[in-house]
Amino acid sequence: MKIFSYNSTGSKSLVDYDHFTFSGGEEHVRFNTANFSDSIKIEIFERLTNSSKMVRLMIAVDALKRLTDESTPIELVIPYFPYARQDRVCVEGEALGAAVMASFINSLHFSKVTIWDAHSDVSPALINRVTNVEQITLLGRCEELSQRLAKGELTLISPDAGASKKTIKISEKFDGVPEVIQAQKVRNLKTGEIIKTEIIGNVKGKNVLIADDICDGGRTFIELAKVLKSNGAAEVSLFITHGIFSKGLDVFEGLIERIYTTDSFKPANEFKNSNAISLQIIEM
Ligand SMILES: O=P(O)(O)OC[C@H]1O[C@@H](O)[C@H](O)[C@@H]1O
Repeated sequence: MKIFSYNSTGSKSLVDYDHFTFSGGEEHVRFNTANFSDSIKIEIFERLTNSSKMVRLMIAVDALKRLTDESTPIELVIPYFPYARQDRVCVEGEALGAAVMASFINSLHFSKVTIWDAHSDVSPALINRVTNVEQITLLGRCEELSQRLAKGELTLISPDAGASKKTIKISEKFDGVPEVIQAQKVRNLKTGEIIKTEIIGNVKGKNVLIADDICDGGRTFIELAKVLKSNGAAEVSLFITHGIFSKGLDVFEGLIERIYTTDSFKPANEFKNSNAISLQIIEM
């Protein structure tokens, strides 16, 4: 978690603070009062990727509110919004994780919350005072990808219905130059297993770019890349905002040649490289 303090001249400084986890598992955070004497705004940046970080955030916000004037705005930047994929109750007996997480964030009363490339419209609708930085904006920060798309070197593949609107937006940003081909995946709602993947269009001899919000274990993209390759696609690239890659990159060997992602889920030095795949991390 990084904390920034803004002063009246508009300058921003990184605030140093003490934190540790007690041996019993409880979180501790302590700020130095002097760091906030001229603070007019506070910004918290966190990759909110596990439960301890959520508790640490709560504790930090409470400490900050006790230290600063009530009117001092506290803004939160959480590029990866956790539980966003649990945006509907698929099977009776499950929780609506996205709503649980949104009410946790709302309970901390931030003056602004920034997230990146929300999984669906559900999280932005549930979080108060939220700004969702769109995938197309993040893509614009990768010059190589932008140039390849502008030159029409890549055909865009939308991996499922959920990604369709966003993929069309990418094509429109480049004046409709990149062709868009829709893919469909069918999941077993109980197990999450992908039963079928198909593409609607011709990819023979084309260099394709699959664009999506999250790559977790990668099953979606492995199955899709198999179908693309067997339909004659030349080079397969993947552009993912939130690169979790919980099963590493080697699982894509022979199927995906290039991966582009941001550092929203983990910092660049925590990615494990694969010799067979070119990985480009768009650092924000
Ligand atoms: O197939 P893995 O990588 O596990 O999961 C990622 C996919 O699952 C969806 O929620 C994401 O939008 C993406 O399409």
